[in-house]
Amino acid sequence: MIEIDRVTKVFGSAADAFRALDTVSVTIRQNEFFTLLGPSGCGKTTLLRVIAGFVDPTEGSVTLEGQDLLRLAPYERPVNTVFQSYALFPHMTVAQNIGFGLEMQGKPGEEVRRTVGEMLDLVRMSELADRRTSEISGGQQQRVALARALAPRPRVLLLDEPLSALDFKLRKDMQLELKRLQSETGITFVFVTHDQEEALTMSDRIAVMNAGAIRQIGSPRDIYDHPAERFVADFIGDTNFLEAELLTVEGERAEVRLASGREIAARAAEGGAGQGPVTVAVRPEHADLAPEGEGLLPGRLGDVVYFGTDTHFHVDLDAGGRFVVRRQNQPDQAEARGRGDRVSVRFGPGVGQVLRD
Ligand SMILES: Nc1ncnc2c1ncn2[C@@H]1O[C@H](COP(=O)(O)OP(=O)(O)OP(=O)(O)O)[C@@H](O)[C@H]1O
Repeated sequence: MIEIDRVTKVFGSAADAFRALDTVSVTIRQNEFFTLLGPSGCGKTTLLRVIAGFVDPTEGSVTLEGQDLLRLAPYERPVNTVFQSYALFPHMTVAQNIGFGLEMQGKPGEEVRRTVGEMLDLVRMSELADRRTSEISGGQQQRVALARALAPRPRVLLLDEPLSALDFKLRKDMQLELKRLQSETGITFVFVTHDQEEALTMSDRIAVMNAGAIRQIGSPRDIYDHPAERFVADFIGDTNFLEAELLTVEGERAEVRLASGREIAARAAEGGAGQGPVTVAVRPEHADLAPEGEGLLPGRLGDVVYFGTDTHFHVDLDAGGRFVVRRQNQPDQAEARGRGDRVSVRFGPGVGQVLRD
């Protein structure tokens, strides 16, 4: 639906030029909840602003269903933005805020009233329609901002960290709410966040960005289970990195030799190299502890940290480095192992992901 093709944005002039986006290409599908995820300063907001029309790219093209978006002024684009700072009018009521854009467009009064009513229902704010927005909570303001952006029925809704001002509990509720709104309206959502958990729980697909470039695009499960490179594996979730020797690659299947000397099947990175030293990533919850002599990586147990839902076992590997195993807790389960015990780390064939770098 949205085709972003080799978009580059350079801010400043020759002497202090800064490349905020570097040949970024991505296709966003219709009705998709698409998330741009990355650390602060990686270019997420700039890319969103290119789609909205607030930033002109230095090079590249952006089309929406084949139409050249770059030739259209921001207000001519079938796109609306929800900002982090809701930007509501405090002296107006909830209903007036939601209807404001429609009135500016010159829509007839009856149509404005009907749409505002539908939007109030959609965001579950009908009871507060006549309150001023200065007299409602942060979460409620967020709903009004969403309703106002959805009211003109844009083809695409751009959301720039819209939940970051909310407290933890409210943010969790609004994550589900946003997901519901997206599937009920069928509008394509492009969502910007630096919060990996938010991205994993809400998105159909995620583009992970770093330093002005997209490093990997995939479903949350793809990105989490099969990170292609160290940056992605490190940025999303917790990961153990193991030095290994790549022996063979056949399609997605790789054979690697671990530092302990054991040879195991791992998953190859797309476009990965042939042979030689590589890094293998293993998620802490994808590994387990085995008695000494049985697993893949022998070592000695260090810290054992209880987190309520799970326990983290820190293993100092004989081959060097530390490996964290995470195990989900069961009620009243006593932990037999303790610091200093000899153990071994084990994980199944194909669990280790060979990284591209
Ligand atoms: N108008 C501008 N002039 C110069 N540099 C800019 C401008 N806008 C953004 N930048 C720079 O471009 C880089 C990317 O900024 P952007 O706002 O896209 O990052 P971001 O990934 O959204 O980060 P955050 O999560 O902190 O908002 C940053 O280093 C920023 O300082």
